[in-house]
Amino acid sequence: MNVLVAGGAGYIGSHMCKRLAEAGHRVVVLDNLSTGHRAAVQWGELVQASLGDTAVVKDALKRYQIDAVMHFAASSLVGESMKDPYRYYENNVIATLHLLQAMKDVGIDRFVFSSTAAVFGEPERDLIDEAHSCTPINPYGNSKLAVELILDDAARAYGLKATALRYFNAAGACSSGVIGESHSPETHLIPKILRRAAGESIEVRVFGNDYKTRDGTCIRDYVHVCDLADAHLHALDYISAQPGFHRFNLGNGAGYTVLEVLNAAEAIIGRPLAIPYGPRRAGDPAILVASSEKARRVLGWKPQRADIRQIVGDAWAWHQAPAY
Ligand SMILES: NC(=O)c1ccc[n+]([C@@H]2O[C@H](COP(=O)([O-])OP(=O)(O)OC[C@H]3O[C@@H](n4cnc5c(N)ncnc54)[C@H](O)[C@@H]3O)[C@@H](O)[C@H]2O)c1
Ligand SMILES: O=c1ccn([C@@H]2O[C@H](COP(=O)(O)OP(=O)(O)O[C@H]3O[C@H](CO)[C@@H](O)[C@H](O)[C@H]3O)[C@@H](O)[C@H]2O)c(=O)[nH]1
Repeated sequence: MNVLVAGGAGYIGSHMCKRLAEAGHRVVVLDNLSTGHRAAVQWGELVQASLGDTAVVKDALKRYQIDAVMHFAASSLVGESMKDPYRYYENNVIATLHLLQAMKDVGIDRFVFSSTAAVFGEPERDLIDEAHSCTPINPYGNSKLAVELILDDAARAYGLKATALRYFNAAGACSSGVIGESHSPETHLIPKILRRAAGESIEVRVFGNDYKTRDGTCIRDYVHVCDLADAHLHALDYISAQPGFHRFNLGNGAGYTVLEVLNAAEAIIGRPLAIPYGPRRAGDPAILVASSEKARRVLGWKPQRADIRQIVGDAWAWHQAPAY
């Protein structure tokens, strides 16, 4: 297939491009490089434009005879979304609507969307499945849920074949070390720890050690970015055969505490990192773990890299000599 990867110069999108190319698909990246990297575009051409540049987007969809769109492009910092919600609705909802309209005008009907565990809000139970209520607690989660609602309507009205994949905590990097996670500022736990270990003067603290968990620190479901890419391939096959709008939660179904992640990093690096405790970060639920039973059963997805040591080890291979 010819697949347009919106946000393909970013962390998860670039891993998707690699996976698509390996699977024999032709990749075209649409990215405005606002948080992505030119050097991460190694599989297929880059169309440097924003989702809302409708003329350029339509031209690319037609010129490259695109069959399906995978949409990773977004603003995705929870704290920033609290301070500047308009920006989040603009970039995540309105820009996505422009992309969907361009696809409709050109006659493309397959769409795989990057959603997030943030659509659920405060978890009502430890294992979050697709039946869990969706009441986001920040504009970022609201903006992703808004797109899910649009996709549901579009599937009914226009016959869009779409899926929203709600990632839990994306982490790791492709084991070849040629692409990896590089955000500025970096807010995610694993890259922060590893950048500090690689010598950057970056302040890292364990956010809270008084949660009701096995060691007092928050539990998250870290899922390897290459396993996420695999899930997208399954989703693309699935929507090609099953019209409508489908939602899937993507995680390993098991969580690690912040201290367990830190211990894994210290074991891989081979020395203690002396990361101090700090106060809780506002808005962090104690435990967020996915039930991905539906993705396993319906899509046939089986994560291959669930062990935190592999996730952190692959990320470390990247952070020792990041190319960008
Ligand atoms: N990283 C995670 O743990 C995580 C978890 C859940 C969901 N997600 C979602 O996954 C997707 C990818 O996340 P990431 O960590 O790779 O982010 P990223 O910032 O690394 O990548 C996003 C890419 O989209 C591009 N982009 C942003 N707005 C654009 C626009 N209007 N037009 C064109 N390009 C634009 C950026 O330049 C960047 O290359 C996002 O939609 C995010 O919300 C990420
Ligand atoms: O310096 C740090 C950074 C993070 N943490 C903790 O580490 C865990 C993971 O935090 P982080 O890596 O920032 O990810 P999350 O805040 O859990 O958010 C990610 O995972 C969510 C789904 O679980 C997605 O919705 C978000 O888009 C994605 O950024 C949390 O318990 C944080 O409190 C620290 O203790 N110190």
